[in-house]
Amino acid sequence: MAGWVEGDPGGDRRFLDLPGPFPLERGGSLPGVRIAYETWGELAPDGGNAVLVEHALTGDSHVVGAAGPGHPTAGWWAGLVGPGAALDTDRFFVVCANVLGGCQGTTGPSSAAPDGGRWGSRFPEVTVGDQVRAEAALADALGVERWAAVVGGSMGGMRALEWAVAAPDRVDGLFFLASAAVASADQIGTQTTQQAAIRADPRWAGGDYPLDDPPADGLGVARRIAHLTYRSGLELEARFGSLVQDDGRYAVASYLDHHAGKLARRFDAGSYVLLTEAMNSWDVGRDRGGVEAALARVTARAVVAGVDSDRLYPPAQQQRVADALGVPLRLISSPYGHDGFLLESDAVGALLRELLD
Ligand SMILES: N[C@@H](CCO)C(=O)O
Repeated sequence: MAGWVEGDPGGDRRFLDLPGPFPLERGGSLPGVRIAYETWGELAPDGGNAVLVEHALTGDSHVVGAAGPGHPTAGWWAGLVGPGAALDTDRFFVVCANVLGGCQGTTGPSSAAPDGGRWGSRFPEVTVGDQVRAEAALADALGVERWAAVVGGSMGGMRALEWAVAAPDRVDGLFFLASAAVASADQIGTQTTQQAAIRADPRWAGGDYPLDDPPADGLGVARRIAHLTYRSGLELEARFGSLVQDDGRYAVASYLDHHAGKLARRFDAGSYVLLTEAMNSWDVGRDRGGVEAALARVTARAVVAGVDSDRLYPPAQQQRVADALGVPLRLISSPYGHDGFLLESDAVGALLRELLD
């Protein structure tokens, strides 16, 4: 299986270099952090029209636009950002940054360490709180004092919620989609199993593999496991049933093989382990007196939404957040399971417009 390569450093991305040390919640620090980000639209003179979009686990700063240099995939929320779109770039200044620990331009395990070698296993553990503090430095650099909205689904929803709790004076609107306030046993179980698959690949080499010979097989198994949690059993049954293809593979296995290969070509295994660990340790209530006490700090207008067929982030998890924030849970009806947050763009767009209009 071909190995992962980071996109060309060019493309539409820009970079912010934060001088170190950048202290980390779990101890230690990074000697400096590079943040890759993209923007669309113009910041208003009063700075009141900025919207931060938070990507999910294997996403990146490329919310909209074609694949190309610096972007291994086309925009993951195409149709939701642009002139006249829900995130109307004639009105809003839209920002999206690759997450701390990621592999599309922001500092992560595949980046060069100060000694010139790759960080690899030496990269320290990061939390969702650390990731949001890096984004706060980006907001400062962009001149954004307050976000009109912070918007995110899945892992992106965690960062959106952390923003609204950690910096309520900087977040006027919160869009929390298909996510949770604290990791569940089910999520930690599937994510640690995915990590085990990567670590079981002999190429993992304790996290210090050469980038041109990565543990692509282990990452592929991790993606197969993950992808099953991203889709609904009913959808898979309707699409594939027990069909065996001409090549002898079950159609569903062939579909998972395809997604495994695609991810292994576009994503770094070290980032995958690090980011799933940040999701495992996610608890908005840690050191804040619990989830409900933490959510009581939120002052933003909020839209809280979920997907009715999501078996990974079931609606009860969003209901807990909605109840704590005193807003109704908005359920998107979709056969696609968790991936409904990426695929149901009409329904997501309508809810975004509700928040922003
Ligand atoms: N398909 C999404 C699901 C995770 O929320 C991703 O790969 O990031």
